[in-house]
Amino acid sequence: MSGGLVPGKATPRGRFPHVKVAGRLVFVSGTSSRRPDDTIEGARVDALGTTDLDIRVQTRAVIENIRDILRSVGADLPDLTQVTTYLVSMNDFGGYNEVYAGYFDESGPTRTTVAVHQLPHPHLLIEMQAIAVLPED
Ligand SMILES: N/C(=C\C=C\C(=O)O)C(=O)O
Repeated sequence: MSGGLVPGKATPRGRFPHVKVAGRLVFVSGTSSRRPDDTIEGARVDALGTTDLDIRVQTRAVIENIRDILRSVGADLPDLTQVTTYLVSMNDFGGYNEVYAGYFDESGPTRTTVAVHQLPHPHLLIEMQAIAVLPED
């Protein structure tokens, strides 16, 4: 088995790896739009503390983070077979779906999307976990 922590990605907020490879299967831990410096792409807070959270920006950043994690083990987005998405609100489903469709279509991974009560930071709107199969050499 291989995988582990991927240099240059946000440090997990717990004792788990970004990615685990088991045989040809690649398991990606739940991933957000958090940057390596722990700021969140798609989350802005102004001087008065007003927050502006953007599901489109967050969705794109999550998928790009997953792409980087997959590439660290020799896979890429087209190798995904299954994606599970956690949204904090189904009101964000439309914006999430729009960005998602820029990356994947019906030939892409199977997908399940659910709404959850909370994610590990109040500015996170979305987290995705994924499974891929390593391409043939
Ligand atoms: N995958 C988990 C959290 C991810 C948070 C993040 O990427 O910001 C977990 O706690 O299981």
